[in-house]
Amino acid sequence: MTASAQAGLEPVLSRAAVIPVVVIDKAEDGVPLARALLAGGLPVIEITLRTGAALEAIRAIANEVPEAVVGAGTVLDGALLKAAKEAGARFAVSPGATPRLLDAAASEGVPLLPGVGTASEAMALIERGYRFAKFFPAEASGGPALLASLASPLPQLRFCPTGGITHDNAARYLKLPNVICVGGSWMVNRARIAEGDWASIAALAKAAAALRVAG
Ligand SMILES: O=C[C@H](O)COP(=O)(O)O
Ligand SMILES: CC(=O)C(=O)O
Repeated sequence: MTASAQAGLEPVLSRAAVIPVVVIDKAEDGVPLARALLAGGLPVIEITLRTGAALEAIRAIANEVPEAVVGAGTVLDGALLKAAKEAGARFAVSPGATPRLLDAAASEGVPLLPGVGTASEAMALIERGYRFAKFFPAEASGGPALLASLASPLPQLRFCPTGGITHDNAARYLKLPNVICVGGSWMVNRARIAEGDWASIAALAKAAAALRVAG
């Protein structure tokens, strides 16, 4: 049982309809980006550990934008989980769920949202006491139809579908009983971040934040 691996995660996933999934090239963009997302109504932000700037951006957001809830994505192993926690990440996300990562998450003390794409993978998480999973890559793995099919046999697990979600298809996921939020990069386009186009990012965030209400 690894309930501690997800302690405190439910309020984070419930905060907003959408978690922006960010690839960041310059650490100094982290704080203005977080402020733009917050202004648009998206307080929960996943900074993927795919770039050299990511950990520093997480540290800066954690220190300078305390109203935001910053987490680390692309956490592939225990070392990255530890580094994310030390940088101030309040949650961690992974595209998959290896036994070694899950073992590390049981003791690291930062809640983990691991990825699954099939019923067997979901069952493996349930065996370890998990209640929340990322459904990744959502569109390529079967989309809302697959998730809807899992809701009846596996009601214990709720999902944050990510991968191929857009402003136009997000509502089809958000209306499912086993979806707690969705993740996506459509409001945090890499080029817009590089340009510092915070106004556009805030406007896209605002539209995304309204998705749950709009259904
Ligand atoms: O790698 C994918 C991220 O999790 C977000 O996916 P996306 O860019 O399709 O929204
Ligand atoms: C894709 C994904 O789940 C991640 O980068 O964390």
